[in-house]
Amino acid sequence: MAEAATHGPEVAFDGVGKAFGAIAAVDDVTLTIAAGSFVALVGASGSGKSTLLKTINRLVEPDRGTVSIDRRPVGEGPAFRLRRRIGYVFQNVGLFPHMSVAENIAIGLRIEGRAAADAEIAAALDRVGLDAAMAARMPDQLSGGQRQRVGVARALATAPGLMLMDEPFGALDPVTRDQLGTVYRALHERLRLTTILVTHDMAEALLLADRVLVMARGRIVADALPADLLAGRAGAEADALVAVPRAQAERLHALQNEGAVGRG
Ligand SMILES: Nc1ncnc2c1ncn2[C@@H]1O[C@H](COP(=O)(O)OP(=O)(O)OP(=O)(O)O)[C@@H](O)[C@H]1O
Repeated sequence: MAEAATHGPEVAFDGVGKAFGAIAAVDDVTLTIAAGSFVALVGASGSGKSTLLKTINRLVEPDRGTVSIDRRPVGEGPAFRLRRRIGYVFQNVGLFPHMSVAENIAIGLRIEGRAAADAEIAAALDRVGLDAAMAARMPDQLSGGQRQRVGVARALATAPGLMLMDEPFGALDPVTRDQLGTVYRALHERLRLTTILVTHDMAEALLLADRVLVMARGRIVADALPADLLAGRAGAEADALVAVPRAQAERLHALQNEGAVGRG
């Protein structure tokens, strides 16, 4: 579980398409995600975000096009070898219920034939803000937020470089969600990862990512910096998604001013 040694790879999509029957879930996506960047993938339900993400670790095999990691097609070689280099965290993270937290975190290393020392487990827990005493607990003895933290620790245990996160904080209360997002962003920096985060939450995307991709009908309809999105410079479809957090922020601000006037 070496720190700092990892450096996230570049990820590139070239003409990637995937249909399920008549539905074009992903429709001719071409783009490059720079090494070490934090990219959010947002869009309405059913727009193709999860399908696109899963073409990277081959949980979905595209019908057309190529996905490459550091310029090597992901289709080269066996999928299990590819997945060793990729951390994957999703909603309700799927910890093995019959294994302790420590065993869950060590599972990736065990598959590689390595044992994890207690100190390594403690360090993995510490990274995600959990006490070393959690190592002995079973998943059903954890809160939802703690389980997601363990899921992140497990995904990072093999020093993967690339992290794919599919609504990782989606089922959590807003405070825990915000905390965990901040904790994760710091880890992304410290471990110099490449992170691709699928989220419904535009505010989360704007606050965490360096670059936001908006999907609609299987296509990328906007590709922008958070500041450009907020300023309404990323087109109508992106603006419709930004309108919600922007209006909320404005209403909260107005409420705060009213309160200040009322008290004054
Ligand atoms: N295994 C599958 N079989 C059939 N259709 C699928 C399958 N996976 C996804 N789809 C369809 O492909 C489209 C894109 O789905 P996808 O899960 O990628 O969207 P999404 O943007 O991630 O949605 P959500 O935000 O609701 O998770 C949807 O119409 C979905 O119903």
